Amino acid sequence: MALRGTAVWLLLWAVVLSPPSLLYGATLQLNNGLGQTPQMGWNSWNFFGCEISEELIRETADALISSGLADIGYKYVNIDDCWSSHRNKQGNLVPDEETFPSGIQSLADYVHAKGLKLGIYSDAGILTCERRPGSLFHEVADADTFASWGIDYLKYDNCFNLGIKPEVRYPPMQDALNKTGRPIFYSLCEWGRDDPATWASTVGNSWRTTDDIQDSWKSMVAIADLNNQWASYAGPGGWNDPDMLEVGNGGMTFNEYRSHFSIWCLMKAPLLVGCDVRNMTAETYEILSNVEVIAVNQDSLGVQGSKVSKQGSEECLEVWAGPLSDSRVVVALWNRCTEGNNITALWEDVGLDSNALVAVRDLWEHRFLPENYVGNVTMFVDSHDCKLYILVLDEEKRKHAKQ
Ligand SMILES: OC[C@H]1O[C@H](OC[C@H]2O[C@H](O[C@]3(CO)O[C@H](CO)[C@@H](O)[C@@H]3O)[C@H](O)[C@@H](O)[C@@H]2O)[C@H](O)[C@@H](O)[C@H]1O
Repeated sequence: MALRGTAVWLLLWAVVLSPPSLLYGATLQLNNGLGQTPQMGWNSWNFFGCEISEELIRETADALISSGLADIGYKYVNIDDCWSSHRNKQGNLVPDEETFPSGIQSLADYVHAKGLKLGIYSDAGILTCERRPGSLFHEVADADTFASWGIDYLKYDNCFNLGIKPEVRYPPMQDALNKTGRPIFYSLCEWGRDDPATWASTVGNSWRTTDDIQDSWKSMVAIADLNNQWASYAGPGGWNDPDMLEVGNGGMTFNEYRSHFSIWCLMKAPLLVGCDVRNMTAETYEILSNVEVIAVNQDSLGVQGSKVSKQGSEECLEVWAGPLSDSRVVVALWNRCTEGNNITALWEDVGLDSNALVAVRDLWEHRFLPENYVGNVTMFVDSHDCKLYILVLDEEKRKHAKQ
């Protein structure tokens, strides 16, 4: 009897002293093999919020195919918050019967038949931000449900989290997803609260570094700067996530959206379209479908580019740069000032030898500049616009490149 009492006390102490992730049995190892390049697709939240339905998801999948966006890499069709209503008697999540009457598995079948992938949303708290059931303490049941439906991607949010640290709440879902045996991209959305870049690469395939983006120049610029500080932590398998694209939602000009897309691609951010792809303007399509800019984002080297210099009296003329495969360098000349101006990229700032002779490919004009450059390149950039170039060192490579 005394022995049994001691054993009970020892067990209780072990429970009290163990980190909760160990109690959950998390392996702290990401082994899904996904995210070798940043994820590309569409997400319902930025434009539709809670106004979602199975028709919308099907029509969006159709539009991704018919527009050609799917062919150039936008494969994930991601349902955000508001798809679920409650847990059933067995404790499993139930899709909203009014908006998703056919269930999620039928949507997965639908998008898979088109060669696309289906993403879903839950929350590492007791409720989602829109007060649907959360997955905290239900990780295994919910991961099993998602896998049984054929889900390919989970965005995992941060509301109603009981004050438990993200480092404790996010690994159990990773472990549960791993155990399903289905490769499910794991997108952490803890809004950068606990500097996830420093710990999340062993947990998920991407991690939000900031609060939500808004469809405005001010928000987009602020978020780019916040995400920039974590550049060295990104790489194949795990990416900083400065939130989804606002391109096409109406709150910014063409130049501003072009800047947004250029910098997100240079920063190796997830490219999750956040507009209504069934009704895109030609301008929106032109930005989202620029395959040369997308190739920067999807480059096999997987290095996040960063801000390398600030110029002008207000320091709002910026150069961002990063290395690409085959010794190439991507350079953005980003004018954040209210007037057009010249911006100069110095070779020494972008990681090139100052004597290097360089061919310059303009990724928005789709042409090489007529001359080669040594030491620097200076270009006039309109207010709030962004030039995006690839610098090619080797003349031979240029001969083989697209003209
Ligand atoms: O419900 C789906 C969304 O859930 C997250 O966003 C939650 C809310 O985020 C914003 O609110 C605040 C303050 O601006 O930002 C923090 C998170 O970024 C949160 O603490 C604050 O409440 C938005 O203003 C609000 O509209 C969102 O509901 C998630 O980040 C989103 O991507 C959606 O998935």
